[in-house]
Formats: sequence, structure tokens, C-alpha cells
Amino acid sequence: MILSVKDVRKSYGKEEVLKGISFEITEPQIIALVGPNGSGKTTLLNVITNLLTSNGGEVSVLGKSNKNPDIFKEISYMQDNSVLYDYLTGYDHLQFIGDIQGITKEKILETVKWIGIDSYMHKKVGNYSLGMKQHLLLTMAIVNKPKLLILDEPLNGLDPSNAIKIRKIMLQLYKANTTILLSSHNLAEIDRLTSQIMFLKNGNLIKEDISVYEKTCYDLSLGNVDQAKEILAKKEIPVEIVDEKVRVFKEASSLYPVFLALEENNIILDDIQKKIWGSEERYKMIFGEDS
Ligand SMILES: Nc1ncnc2c1ncn2[C@@H]1O[C@H](COP(=O)(O)OP(=O)(O)OP(=O)(O)O)[C@@H](O)[C@H]1O
Repeated sequence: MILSVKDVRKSYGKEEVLKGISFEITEPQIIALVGPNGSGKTTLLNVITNLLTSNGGEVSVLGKSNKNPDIFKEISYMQDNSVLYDYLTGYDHLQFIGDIQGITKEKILETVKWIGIDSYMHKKVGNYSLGMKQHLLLTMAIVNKPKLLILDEPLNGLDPSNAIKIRKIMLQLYKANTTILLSSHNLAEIDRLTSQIMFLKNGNLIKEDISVYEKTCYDLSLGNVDQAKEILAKKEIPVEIVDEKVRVFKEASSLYPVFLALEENNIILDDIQKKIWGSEERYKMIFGEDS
């Protein structure tokens, strides 16, 4: 077991932000935590890493309680850049982690080179751009070669080329068996990283492998969407109603049974639109267009 979260609850005063969150990660994977601003993503990550005390529930990481400080030898948490000190250099930050965790200078420099922060690691962090800070934070998080890497908004403020670079690093870490749990608003980037998504809505978790919806779907415009949905359900063709259209999750080659079922019931198809499907579509269905 890499991570086990059982019935975690957290309130701030009367505001119940996490209402009994449970999930497990049993094998190395990249998994994204997604939800609107203020939905509780940072709160959940802080509770998992024991930076914040919950109001109930249990978390264990690699078989140990998250209350055991030893877990930080094997996991890392990349928070936002408020944890950096402006008057220290990037290398000072890394050396501090190295001293606590017994990581040699050679190992630190190896990671520095891999992430590509060598040219500015001896400059003071106060002079870093947002992208440089994100790279330093990532270097700090992976210098101990963690088995579980937790990243809060790692792509925040990155330009496309830096986002691509960080994505490649995450994929390389995953290939080397690191499990990555990341929160992000960048749904296009998430689609390139993983299909495993946990949506946080109203304090509850909706955990999905969005690849089951396939990457392509078709929106059918027709007269009676409810009747069409019923007819297709009887034929075991799963559909959803979106924007008063019938959405079919199928490849074009297997749409024939759909057309046949509609024709048998004299339902006239007015229009058909192909859509490329991803986490953004699923997000809109869960949280609504305006969230
Ligand atoms: N220390 C705190 N005291 C009181 N309320 C808090 C505190 N921290 C967070 N909250 C509230 O808890 C809710 C969840 O906040 P949180 O930062 O976990 O959400 P988030 O999903 O990470 O948001 P964002 O996407 O904007 O970073 C918000 O309503 C926020 O106002």
C-alpha cells in the first residue's frame, strides 16, 4: 500500500471542507486531485502530510501512520513558493534538506543538473522568477528520491515550455516507479499525464479513471433526448445528456447500432458532432460550465 486515506474529515470553524474522504493508492501511478478554488485540495494534501491536523480519520503512507516523521524519508511534499526564503540561495535550500536527510553533495548536484537549475542555484531566491522558484521547489521535493511525491499546483504560473519540461520530469519519475499525487487546475496538462483523477466536490471525492469514457465522443442533436436515452440504455449503449444533446461515448466505427436503434423508433437525427474528450469535459459535467 502506497497511500491509504480513511474517512478524513476537516472543518475550519463551522465550514466542513472535507466530509469523510477515503481512497487508496496501491501501485505506482500519477493521480490528479482536481476541484474549483476553495474546494479543499490544499487542505487534503496538508492533512495527508500531517501539516494540518484533521478532525477525524486515518492516513497511512507506505504502511506507516502519517504521524510518524520517518515517512518523510520516503515521501516529499512540494507546497507553494511561500516556503522559500528570499535571502537564501537555491543551493542553501537544497543543502538544508541534504543535511537533515543525509543526502550527499554529489547526489544534490546530480538532481540539480537533471532539473536544470545549475545556472542559478547560487543566486538568492529573492531574484528568482516564478518558473525558477517552481523548478527549485521540484528539485527540493525529489532530491531524496521519494517513493510518493505530493505536488500542490506544480504547474502554477509556468509558461508552456516550462510546463512541458516539468511534465517530462514527472513522467520520468513515474517511469522510475515514483507515485505522484498532484493538484492542478491545468486540465490539458493533466490529460497528458494521467487518466486517474480525483474530483473534490462539496467535501467529497469522486475518483475516476476517465479513460473509460474514451477520448472521443459524439453529441447527437435530436427531438426527444430523454426518449433516445431510454432506448439506447435498453440496447446497453451508455449515453449522457449534455446541453440537451445525447452524448455517446463510442468510436465512429461502432456508431451503427446507435443509428439503428434511433431509426427503429422513428427518432430523427438532426445533427452529429464529434468531440475530443478529456478531463475538462468531465470537469464541466461534475462542476457545471460556470465553475
Ligand atoms: N487556515 C484556514 N482557516 C480558515 N479557513 C481556511 C483555512 N485554510 C483554508 N480555509 C478554507 O477552506 C476551504 C478550502 O481551502 P483550500 O485552500 O484547501 O482549497 P483549494 O482547493 O486548495 O483552493 P485553491 O484551488 O484556490 O488553491 C476554503 O473555503 C478556504 O477558505
